[in-house]
Amino acid sequence: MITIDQYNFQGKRALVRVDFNVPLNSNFEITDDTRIRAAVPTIRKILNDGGSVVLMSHLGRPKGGPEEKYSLKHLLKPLEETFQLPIQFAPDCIGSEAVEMANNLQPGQILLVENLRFHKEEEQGNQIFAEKLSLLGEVYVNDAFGTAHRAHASTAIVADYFPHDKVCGSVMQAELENAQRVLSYADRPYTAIMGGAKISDKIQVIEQLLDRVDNLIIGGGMSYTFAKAQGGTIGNSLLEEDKQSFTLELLKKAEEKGVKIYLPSDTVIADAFDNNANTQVVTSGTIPDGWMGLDIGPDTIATFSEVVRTSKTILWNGPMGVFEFENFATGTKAIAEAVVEATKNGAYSLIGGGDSAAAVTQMGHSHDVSYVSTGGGALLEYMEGKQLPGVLALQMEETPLT
Ligand SMILES: Nc1ncnc2c1ncn2[C@@H]1O[C@H](COP(=O)(O)OP(=O)(O)OP(=O)(O)O)[C@@H](O)[C@H]1O
Ligand SMILES: O=C(O)[C@H](O)COP(=O)(O)O
Repeated sequence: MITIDQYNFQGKRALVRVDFNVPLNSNFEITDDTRIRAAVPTIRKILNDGGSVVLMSHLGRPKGGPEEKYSLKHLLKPLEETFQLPIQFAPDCIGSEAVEMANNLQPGQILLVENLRFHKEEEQGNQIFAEKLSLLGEVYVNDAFGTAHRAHASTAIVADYFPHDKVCGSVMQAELENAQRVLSYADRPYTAIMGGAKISDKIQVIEQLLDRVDNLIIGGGMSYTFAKAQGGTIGNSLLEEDKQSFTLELLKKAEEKGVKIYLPSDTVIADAFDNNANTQVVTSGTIPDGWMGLDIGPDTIATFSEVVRTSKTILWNGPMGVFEFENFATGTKAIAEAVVEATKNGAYSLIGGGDSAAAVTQMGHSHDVSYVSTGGGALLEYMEGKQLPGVLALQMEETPLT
């Protein structure tokens, strides 16, 4: 695989696949620019070498045609502020106008093209569409780790048109190196913290983790299905009815493999899904009707924090509660603080997943942990041991897989 430092972009027009799938508010303002900031080193390297840059990305999940709210033009101004440069915008990612604008780029200039997913062919991995995209550049750079688990035209297929000039961007490289750190050579004890809304999204990764970790902490919405399966009452808390038997099997497997599982012992419950709802703290599995669990309780925080603080490798995916509501962010904040403390004491900590990464960033801790991944699904699939199409496409035929 050719890394960004190994390639000289002087006089070259680079077609760069970035993951600018960033959250926007109703005024089309970016609410978390982590993915944009992450892509800066790759873009700067190309410009500093004397190359020009054509940026392509998806935003959201449009239905295969243009949708105003998913237009990449909303990112134009923030990008210009980031690079302190005027940036050109092509209203379609393929076609003669985009190709002409790309051909006219001078060294040091950037062109952003419209949302790739405004063409259904992008997600279909369509060859003809990929070929049209390939006309925009002389060298292909993939820096979109967050989308590397998709075999889409711009993330995988287009690479075929650049057999000798396909380059791994610096975000992609850093993500792979950091993921390897927990996949292949983790110091022990190794603790995985899984939270967030749904077990179903994370079943495979949780199963894989049982072969790797010493401790598995389960919090957030997914923990209530465990509590129910163990015979508890969970009121109106999140439940995945059909995943109850999985949770019991998982507990059995963990025991067989000698992995310690930590589930919440108490929980903060609310009488409505609202920041200002009435609250109580109850023992897990004793939630009355009409109430729902929205955060882990104080005893759980103490236990989880202690496990985290004494770990040497930490992988965290998914918040401990509905952290978007200030009154139910306590558990997530406490765990973030424990991860920071462990990191200060020499542990290696990798935070993955859009919401957990946002939680850590909002708390101002993004520099106090070892690495905050820009990937959600992509990181989880990599952790499951799957080959990511976006990474495979960058392999050169004659070099072994890294
Ligand atoms: N007890 C709970 N009840 C309801 N929702 C919860 C609860 N705990 C956490 N959540 C919600 O889970 C969501 C995050 O889950 P999610 O699985 O998407 O995590 P993530 O870190 O974004 O990972 P990924 O990006 O891989 O999906 C948040 O919106 C949060 O409010
Ligand atoms: O946000 C993400 O996880 C990536 O940008 C991929 O987006 P997708 O799940 O819509 O393919």
